[in-house]
Amino acid sequence: MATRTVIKLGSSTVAEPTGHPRVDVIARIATAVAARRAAGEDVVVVSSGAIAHGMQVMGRTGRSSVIEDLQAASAVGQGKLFRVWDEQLAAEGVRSAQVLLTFFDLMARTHYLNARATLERLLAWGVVPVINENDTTTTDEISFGDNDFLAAQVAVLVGADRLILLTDIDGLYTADPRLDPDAQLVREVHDFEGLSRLDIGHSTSPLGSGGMRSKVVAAEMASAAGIVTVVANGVRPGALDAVLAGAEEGTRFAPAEARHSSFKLWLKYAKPARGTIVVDAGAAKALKTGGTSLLPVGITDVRGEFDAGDAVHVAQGAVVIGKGISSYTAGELRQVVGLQSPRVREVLPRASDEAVHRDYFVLA
Ligand SMILES: Nc1ncnc2c1ncn2[C@@H]1O[C@H](COP(=O)(O)OP(=O)(O)O)[C@@H](O)[C@H]1O
Ligand SMILES: N[C@@H](CCC(=O)OP(=O)(O)O)C(=O)O
Repeated sequence: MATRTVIKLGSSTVAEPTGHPRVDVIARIATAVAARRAAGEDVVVVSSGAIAHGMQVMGRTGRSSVIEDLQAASAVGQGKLFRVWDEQLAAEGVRSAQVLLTFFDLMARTHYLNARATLERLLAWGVVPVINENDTTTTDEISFGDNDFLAAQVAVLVGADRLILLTDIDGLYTADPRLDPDAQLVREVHDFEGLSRLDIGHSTSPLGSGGMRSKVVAAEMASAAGIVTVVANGVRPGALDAVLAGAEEGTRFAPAEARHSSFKLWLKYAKPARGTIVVDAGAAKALKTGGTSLLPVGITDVRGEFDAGDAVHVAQGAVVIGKGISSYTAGELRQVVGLQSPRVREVLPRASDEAVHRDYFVLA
């Protein structure tokens, strides 16, 4: 029996193609959430749809790719969308709370702990958090990129044992059924590497943003944290109830045995690298087998432009061995390539000893 479930609804589940909230879908989810709460289960909802609804309110159709439009539309749509959630959950006797998170909230340790403590308190109060990304203040660099990632991060954050990603399709298919009529539904995934045989596209429903690809990556992150993920149809009545009852429905991604920290999962799967730090053989070995931090002395080249706080690939020659968060800008790092730490301090007195700290590094 699951004790804590995160249910994520994609834009195409929450909103009609016009951007209007699907009140019937939200009402059905609210009924299911109330039933789970009554059975003693904690439920967290992650709801997309703010941008889609905001665009509709503003009389704009189609999905703009202009970031200012998306952020402003989210600001218009979010409050109105949450109101629908609040009303539908209240009609089932369930209190709800709007929680808007940014990537920084989960990346900075103190914010992460605060977000976790707040969600724990809400759950202890019997309140259902309805979470979305705080789109108005995010930029490419500090965005989850997709609510599937956000939902997986939230599942890790609250220690969920189940993540349900509801979309407009029955689950993961061997190819995008919109493009390939012979595509078959995949019932169970144990081995993420085996998925490379499938045609899992970035193509989305008209309102979605990450496609099935981002759901699979989110499932892989959750799986690595020991959480079961089910991708199922959120529009078809009965599908969610079947998933909640543990019946065969949608695509189930089994949890992995070994667990990794949420931050490292996010870094590995979600954060795009903006440049590359090339290291010598000694540094590569230390990173691969010693779990050490990367110091400027082990660096031989810096490629691309990035800021401190950006993710970078770490490579030995042409082979990427891992990904980490750089403590330096690319320009600063170029000034200290190959230097011992005392020399680094002379050149850049305020810089940290580590170019990439071990806590912010994952092997490829
Ligand atoms: N192998 C696949 N199996 C299922 N769907 C796929 C696949 N490849 C691409 N897709 C597309 O992914 C879409 C769902 O992703 P998306 O629109 O981002 O959903 P949401 O808005 O629910 O997050 C489906 O409608 C489908 O067109
Ligand atoms: N925060 C955005 C979510 C965008 C997004 O990830 O959408 P989806 O791929 O449909 O889950 C919104 O509310 O519109």
